[in-house]
Amino acid sequence: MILFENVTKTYPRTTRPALDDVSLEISRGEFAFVVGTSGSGKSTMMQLVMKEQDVTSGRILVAGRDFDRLPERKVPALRREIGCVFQDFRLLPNKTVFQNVAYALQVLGTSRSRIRQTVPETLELVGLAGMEKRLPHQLSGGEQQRVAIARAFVNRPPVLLADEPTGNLDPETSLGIVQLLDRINRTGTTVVMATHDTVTVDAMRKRVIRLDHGVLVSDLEAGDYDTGSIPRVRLEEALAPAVATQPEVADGYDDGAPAAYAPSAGDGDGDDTDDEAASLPPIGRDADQPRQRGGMFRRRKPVLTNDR
Ligand SMILES: Nc1ncnc2c1ncn2[C@@H]1O[C@H](COP(=O)(O)OP(=O)(O)OP(=O)(O)O)[C@@H](O)[C@H]1O
Repeated sequence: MILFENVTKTYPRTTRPALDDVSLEISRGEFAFVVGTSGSGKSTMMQLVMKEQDVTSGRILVAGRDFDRLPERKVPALRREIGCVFQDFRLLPNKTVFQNVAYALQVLGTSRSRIRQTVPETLELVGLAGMEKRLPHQLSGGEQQRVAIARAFVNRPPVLLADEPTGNLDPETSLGIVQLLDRINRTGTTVVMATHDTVTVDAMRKRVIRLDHGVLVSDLEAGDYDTGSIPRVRLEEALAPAVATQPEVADGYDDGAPAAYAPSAGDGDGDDTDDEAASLPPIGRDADQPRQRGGMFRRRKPVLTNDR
């Protein structure tokens, strides 16, 4: 669904790359957090997926589209397949909740009858039934973010990107927002969320992709925010040895057993993940179940998570 191959992004008039040789794969139906300190490249990654920025080198495929071969005129169609949610909600202040969500369909040319049906359904899904006529300033921050999520999801995009969606919310509200994104993920939409939010990441036990100064330093199946106990394995180190010679490394869990990393076998055709669909686990799988495919790291033993 989302594939980065050796992606480097260096902004004009900067010397250091915002993303530095990043390779990863996020399969259809996955939920992945992207974490890292401020300036580590999270937003840059999101903007590259949206094609709001272009790579300096490397290759990106999203929803079956190879960005190297995507003409400018086809970028709007790509963006229709990617819903976006931001920290600052970005609602239209003079439009009601219903109008804000409906607007996303109107610009796509959706019929009025379809809008009348779909918008209430989506507002119900995000927990805002009965609030259709309110203006954004009459809502709490968490409610405003729910409107933004409804707007991003109302046309049922296959991918939903959320860039710091809980950055302006208190911890309890944040958890509700991430649980809503989880619910959306369970409908089959791939969700990628960039965040600093330790508490929600730890609570969700989802895939955690960590960036540090633009470098992908770890990619955990069902991790928590603080990955200090997990060995950092650079991609080239993980990809270099054959499976038979892979090293065993302590995994930081107190179970006496080592973890070993090996590269995903890949399907060898270098295209997007379509051929993988058949092998994907069912949507809504337990987060503690290891992924069978996807990602450039693959754990060879189930990930054990701490009891909380
Ligand atoms: N438009 C731009 N022009 C130049 N440099 C940029 C631009 N956007 C981001 N950068 C730089 O790229 C690096 C990565 O920034 P990015 O916004 O992707 O990080 P981030 O992890 O999302 O940070 P934050 O959590 O603070 O939003 C930073 O050093 C930043 O200064």
